[in-house]
Amino acid sequence: MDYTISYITSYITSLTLTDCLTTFLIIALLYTTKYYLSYFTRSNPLPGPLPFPIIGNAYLFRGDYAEVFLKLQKKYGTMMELYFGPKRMIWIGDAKLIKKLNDPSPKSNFPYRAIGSWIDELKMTGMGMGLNNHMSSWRFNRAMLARSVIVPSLFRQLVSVMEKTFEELESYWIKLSKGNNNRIMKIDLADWVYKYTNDIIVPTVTRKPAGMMLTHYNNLTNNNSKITFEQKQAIEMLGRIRIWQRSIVFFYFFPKFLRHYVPPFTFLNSKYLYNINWLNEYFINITKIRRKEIENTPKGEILSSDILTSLICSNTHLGTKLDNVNDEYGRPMTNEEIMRVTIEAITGGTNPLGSGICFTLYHLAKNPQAQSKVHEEIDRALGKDINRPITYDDLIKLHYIEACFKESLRMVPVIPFIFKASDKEDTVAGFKWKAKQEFFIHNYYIHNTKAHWRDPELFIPERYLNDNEKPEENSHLPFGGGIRICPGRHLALTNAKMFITLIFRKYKMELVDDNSFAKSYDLDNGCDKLEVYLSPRCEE
Ligand code: HEM
Repeated sequence: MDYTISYITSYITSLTLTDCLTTFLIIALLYTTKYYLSYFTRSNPLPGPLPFPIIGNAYLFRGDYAEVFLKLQKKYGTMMELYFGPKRMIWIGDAKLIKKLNDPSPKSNFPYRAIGSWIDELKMTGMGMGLNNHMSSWRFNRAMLARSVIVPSLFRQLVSVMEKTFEELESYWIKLSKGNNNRIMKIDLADWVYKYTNDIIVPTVTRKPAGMMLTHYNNLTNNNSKITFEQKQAIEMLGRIRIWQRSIVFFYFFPKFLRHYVPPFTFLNSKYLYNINWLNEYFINITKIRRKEIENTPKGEILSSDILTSLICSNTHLGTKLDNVNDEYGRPMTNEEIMRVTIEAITGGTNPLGSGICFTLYHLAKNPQAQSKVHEEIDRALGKDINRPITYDDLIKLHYIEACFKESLRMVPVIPFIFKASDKEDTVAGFKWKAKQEFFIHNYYIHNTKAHWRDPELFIPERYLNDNEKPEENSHLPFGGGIRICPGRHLALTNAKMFITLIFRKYKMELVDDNSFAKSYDLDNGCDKLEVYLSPRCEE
């Protein structure tokens, strides 16, 4: 043994630089040959850019990824393949070919997300919904969240909180535009809308205040209005939720070896794990506190309708019981289960919602005719009194505004692609695939192709209102589809309709110039800039 080690050591030390380079080149050549041999003999070859060893097609992914994928799908056709490192992803851009992936029945073969063992490292195995492949706990969590987001009192509470929060938002805008004697305000809405949705979703889910808009105003004006400790914590939590989303991408793409042994990946790995622990502790803590508060609430007193309270009370004597379910689903949720579900609810209600609202405002600012129809609809439904409180029933009548939101999410879906996988071998789009093959439903492409939409480049909200022009099945997927369809879609729609109504009830909106709008892809399609002039409608 000693002899072998000393032989190897003396052999290595005797190597010249040329020997090392030659060895490296031989290994690289062998690896590349093996890589391309398996690439060119793969089953079901589809069009797509040539991948390189180790990096796959990563050399193409620059700038706004969503736009890159859109261009690639246009170039290679409705079925293409892309390599994310060594992983082969099948991208489908045809509504007719994704029927099986979007099967809404409980027997669907595609209820899974393609996730690796990294999910154990995050202590998220079998937790929450979005990344949960354990069907029993996924079903339970989903049913509990779904029930807590349809409570009518939640919507009533939401509508009134949104109205008050909008007043606060307007007060900052007015203060910022003082000295402007023609009363037209120039605002970058992208700056404010995300802060607004954050200030709404945090109390909707946790009953806690957030204070994002106030902090933003303080930063812009060097104002030092007091931010409470609770608000500071909520602001930190929101920042950490975004980091959490980033960490999922990191764990998804970088193998364990790199993350555990190769700097700077090791540093990021620890940073992200620390972040997840922070979030877990924060949510466990507020759940425990809220449980105590609920226990101490005098009998007969009505509890608030936030999602956290509903989740705590569900399947207890204080809440309702899930109907038609066996005992497995008839139990209350644990603190850990509530923690994950509330984190996911906040995630959906912050960035995706903010982006959905910004994109709709952008299209309305760009299309004056559609904006006039929004004004007319609001006046018809609410009358001319701009101070009368808006109710949830009012919102139900606003079909044109709803159509505008749908049409914006068609043109720019916030989540531009959705991934699905099966744990069984199955046939999809006419090809037989092995279990765990990852499929990307490319809704951004499906939403913008002539194969499914008349004049897809035009903003036409009317297409959702005409009986003879209903979207084809699986061609409008801003909230995904099948059994994993977004459980927060009604909440998102109510939020969006309310904000659009609040702003257009009082204002006319115009883009400042041709460069007023900018979007980018960062975990989702987001709005970076939306500069508009707002002028009061009462001056019409
Ligand atoms: C405009 C706003 C929103 C958009 C565009 C959006 C979009 C989506 C999409 C595309 C999916 C994937 C569905 C699929 O796999 O087929 C999803 C899943 C999900 N969304 Fe949303 N969402 C929004 C708002 C919300 C809100 C407000 C909540 C919270 C109440 C929420 C909670 C979730 C959850 C928990 C999942 C995972 C569902 C599962 O895997 O079973 N979303 N969302």
